[in-house]
Amino acid sequence: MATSQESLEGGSIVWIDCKSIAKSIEEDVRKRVDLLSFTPKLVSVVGTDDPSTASYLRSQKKKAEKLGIDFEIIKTSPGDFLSTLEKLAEDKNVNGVFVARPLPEGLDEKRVFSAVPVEKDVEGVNPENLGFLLYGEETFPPCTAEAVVKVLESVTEISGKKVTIVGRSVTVGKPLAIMLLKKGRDATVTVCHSRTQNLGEITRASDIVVVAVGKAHFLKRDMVKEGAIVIDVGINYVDGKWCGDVDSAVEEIAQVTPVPGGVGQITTALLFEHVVRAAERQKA
Ligand SMILES: Nc1nc2c(c(=O)[nH]1)N[C@@H](CN(C=O)c1ccc(C(=O)N[C@@H](CCC(=O)O)C(=O)O)cc1)CN2
Repeated sequence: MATSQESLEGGSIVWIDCKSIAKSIEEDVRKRVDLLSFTPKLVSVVGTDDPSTASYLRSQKKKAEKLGIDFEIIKTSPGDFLSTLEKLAEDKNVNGVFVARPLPEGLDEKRVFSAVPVEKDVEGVNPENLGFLLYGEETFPPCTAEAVVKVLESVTEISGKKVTIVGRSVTVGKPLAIMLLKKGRDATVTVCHSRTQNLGEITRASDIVVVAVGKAHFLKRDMVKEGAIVIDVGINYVDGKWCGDVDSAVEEIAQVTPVPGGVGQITTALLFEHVVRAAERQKA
């Protein structure tokens, strides 16, 4: 599923059409919400004034209204963070809990994300949900990693492909590697990071490159082979606008996911698919 337009040099830029993927997920969510006898509820807990977090929460609010899902933001102090999560865990009217990053100073991610009950962990960051991935159990996979898998499944046969993931975060790089290794997907995966030697050599030898480093325009044209598929997971706020981790020149030789309008909107659509899935499982 790709769209294309003329590049400056007369070649054709092939962007991967993420909008249709996000749209179809949202249509499915809307239908499933309407089948429930109650309105599902997502609560997002935030502990900082980080601007990109605020932007993401605004996107969540808009999407929740569009999908008919109740949405609440709870701003809490570091001292009350865990007790807030404990209350939400017990609240039968809350189906999904999202914990915004970055966490306030001094809070341990493992401790905080473990306080989100597995059955309400709609972002898939509870260590138990992450551990299930090792067994091929993807009840609540991390949304961004799942979004990348959906994009790849829409544009190519993953089996046997050489995939390089640049970035080894707990919520994207590492779980995505496990998900692509799963039987039935069968990719050959390399995970690179800030200490990797000869990164360009590795990425140039790859059929698929996934970039999730949080550095604007990080992946350059000379780091990608002609005809590769490049998934840009980055979402960086630079000079008042969003841009990705992939330099625009890469579009001249590879199929690329755009930013904005790429993986990010599929990620959010999947967050809400997890909310309605959590609600369906909790009502049963
Ligand atoms: N627990 C989490 N906390 C935060 C996340 C996250 O994914 N999980 N994201 C960061 C900020 N961020 C990415 O680093 C981010 C900022 C803004 C958006 C956003 O507006 N997304 C739009 C779509 C954008 C696009 O089309 O690409 C949307 O969702 O509609 C997403 C992520 C903050 N904390």
